[in-house]
Amino acid sequence: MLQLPGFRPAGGTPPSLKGPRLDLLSSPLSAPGQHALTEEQAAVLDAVRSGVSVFYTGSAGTGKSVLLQRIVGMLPPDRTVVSASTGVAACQIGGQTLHSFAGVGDGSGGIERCVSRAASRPAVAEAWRRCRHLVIDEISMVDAEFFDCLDVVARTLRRSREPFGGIQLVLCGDFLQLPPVKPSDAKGRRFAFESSAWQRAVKATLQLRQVHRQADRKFVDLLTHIRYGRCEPRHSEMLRSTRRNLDESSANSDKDIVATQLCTHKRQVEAINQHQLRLLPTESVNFVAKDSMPAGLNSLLPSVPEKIELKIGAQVMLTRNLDLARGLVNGARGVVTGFSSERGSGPGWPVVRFVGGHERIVDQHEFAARVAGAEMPVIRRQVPLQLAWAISVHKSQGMTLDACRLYVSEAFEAGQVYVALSRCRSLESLSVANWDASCVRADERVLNFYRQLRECSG
Ligand SMILES: Nc1ncnc2c1ncn2[C@@H]1O[C@H](COP(=O)(O)OP(=O)(O)OP(=O)(O)O)[C@@H](O)[C@H]1O
Repeated sequence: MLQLPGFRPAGGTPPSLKGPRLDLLSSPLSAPGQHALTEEQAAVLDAVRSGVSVFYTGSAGTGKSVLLQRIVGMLPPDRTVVSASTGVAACQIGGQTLHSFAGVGDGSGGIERCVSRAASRPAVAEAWRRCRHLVIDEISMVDAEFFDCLDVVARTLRRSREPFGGIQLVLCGDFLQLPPVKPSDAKGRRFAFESSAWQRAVKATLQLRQVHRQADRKFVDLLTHIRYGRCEPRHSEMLRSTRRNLDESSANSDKDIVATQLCTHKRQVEAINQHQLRLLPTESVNFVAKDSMPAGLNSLLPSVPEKIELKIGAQVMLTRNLDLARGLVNGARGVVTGFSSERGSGPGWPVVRFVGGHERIVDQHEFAARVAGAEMPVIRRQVPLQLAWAISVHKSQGMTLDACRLYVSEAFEAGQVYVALSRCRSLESLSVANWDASCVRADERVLNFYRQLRECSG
């Protein structure tokens, strides 16, 4: 593991990690149903405990999200804001989007406008003042301008000159995966690590090296090359040879559960899912969310639909962890086999048979979003399922999939092909259509950032 307390791209003095230790909740390295943390994961936990602002990174499947959940469980809930750059990621960690916490709208109009927007909303200002630990997942999708803006908002509202007004940051992500969505022009885009706030605030940078998602060394080697934007002829050969992988049967023994298609564009995803749903001869059953407030949850919980239409035979995917021991985790795929009769007079909750054969009723689940300054989170109750004939590469970031077909020849972002390829555990469980090595891209500045990380670690 690379441990770089006080890493500074331009050189600098590593500050000590021996700050005042925090009075944190207990943090067992493993509890029933949880993975035991590896040494390198435990070292990140220690860095967070020391009280300094931490950025930890690592390639796909190194357990960043698993670790983040452990970190969140360790921090005091009343003083901790758990956030992520996207709605999907926020939902996965039971947090809120960074934009919603910050209360600065879309961050447009310059820093002064952002500060006055946040300051004029008492609940937002109070949330900034109460916060001691700010967790940000998928940091690669936060742009530098917004990160600098948050720093000024924090310092102003907290009346402190310290970076982020003295808030401890816990930043998690992989800059070689998806970049910030805005600005859409890749040249005008700056990453969070390029901001001046990052240079001042982040005191410890740690890198996880042990990949848990894939065991096959050849596949891990291929993924490592693609992550750095390189695709050698032998890699193209390996990927082309997957073309017919899932033709004969599905990757699992259950013929009713077909491989998920990963597409680069949302319009392709919607078209495929709706087309496949319409083809099923069975009757539609709609699940309408129950919300704790009359309106506004669609924007607070964008990844939890207000209405989900299902049919017997529909391919679905879990959007929440239900049972780690049985592998029923976010991203687990299955097929709707019926609707239970346990729901009173209605058609009942969906019954889903998952890959591996386990069948269970999937009833509604609480999805919570925190609203800046509000005591209680807002709640949406909905079945934790989405249609899964196809999903977008952007939505798949963070998931582990057991089988997928990739349609990435129209990839338009650096890191997009890497995210798609790294969702599966093995080369045998994926099939790549029309492989074109020119769609593999990594951003030069990100490559440089990681090069410097490596050099700093000796
Ligand atoms: N300490 C561990 N021991 C065993 N398995 C682990 C451990 N940590 C993580 N895993 C497993 O590795 C897989 C990937 O974990 P996780 O999704 O947290 O990785 P990640 O780094 O967040 O990946 P991504 O960057 O793709 O989001 C999961 O199946 C998870 O259960």
